[in-house]
Amino acid sequence: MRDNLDLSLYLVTDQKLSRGRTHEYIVEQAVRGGVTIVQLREKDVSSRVFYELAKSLMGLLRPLNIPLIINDRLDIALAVEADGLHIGQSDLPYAVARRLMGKDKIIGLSVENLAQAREANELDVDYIGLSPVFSTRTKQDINKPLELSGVKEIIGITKHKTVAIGGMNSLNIESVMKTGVDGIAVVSAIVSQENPQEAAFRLASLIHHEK
Ligand SMILES: Cc1ncc(COP(=O)(O)OP(=O)(O)O)c(N)n1
Ligand SMILES: Cc1nc(C(=O)O)sc1CCOP(=O)(O)O
Ligand SMILES: [Mg+2]
Repeated sequence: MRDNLDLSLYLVTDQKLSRGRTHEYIVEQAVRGGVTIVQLREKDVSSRVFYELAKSLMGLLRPLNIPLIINDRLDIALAVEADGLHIGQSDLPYAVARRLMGKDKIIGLSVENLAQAREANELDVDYIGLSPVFSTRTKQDINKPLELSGVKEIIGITKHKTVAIGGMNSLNIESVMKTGVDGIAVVSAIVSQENPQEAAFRLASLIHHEK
């Protein structure tokens, strides 16, 4: 658990959208632009490649004091002593993840509706990911978007920090921040932009304007 967790601008990686650039390049540029936390999410790579990427990003981010969260793969999170793990409703149960990660690590849980948000109130997760807020082409088989109304409902009952994910960009980020979320998680709005540093800077400025 972390008291000082800054979810303001949360970068989620996707090699397929990186236009041939390395993770290290995208992540370093994005952090320079104002990203406050990074999640390594790669669905189509081998365990060895995932591990090497995680190790390399740890080397980059630890000196900068930016937390690295590993998506889905508890084994990789443990292997590289990452700062945390993000799990969804179909991943490892939260209790198992917490037991193995330990009490000091960050654990985030995806929440797709009000009922799941109520259930999450019984858990000592560090944050919930509200997913998806809007439709997105980045991830297949997403649930029905929450839209702003669904986000507001969850904000009204949750005891946790919140990060909004799915279809977020510079045009809608202000309206999402106004719901009271603690931060915005993006893939394409940074990873696939020509200048990831500039893109992150623009998003971070909009977020801080609403905080
Ligand atoms: C910050 C954040 N929120 C939600 C998700 C989605 O997690 P999950 O539902 O487990 O889906 P996958 O990302 O594993 O496809 C996330 N990754 N990050
Ligand atoms: C990783 C992820 N999870 C989602 C969910 O709804 O659970 S949506 C998503 C991808 C978000 O990408 P973009 O910022 O490009 O829309
Ligand atoms: Mg998952």
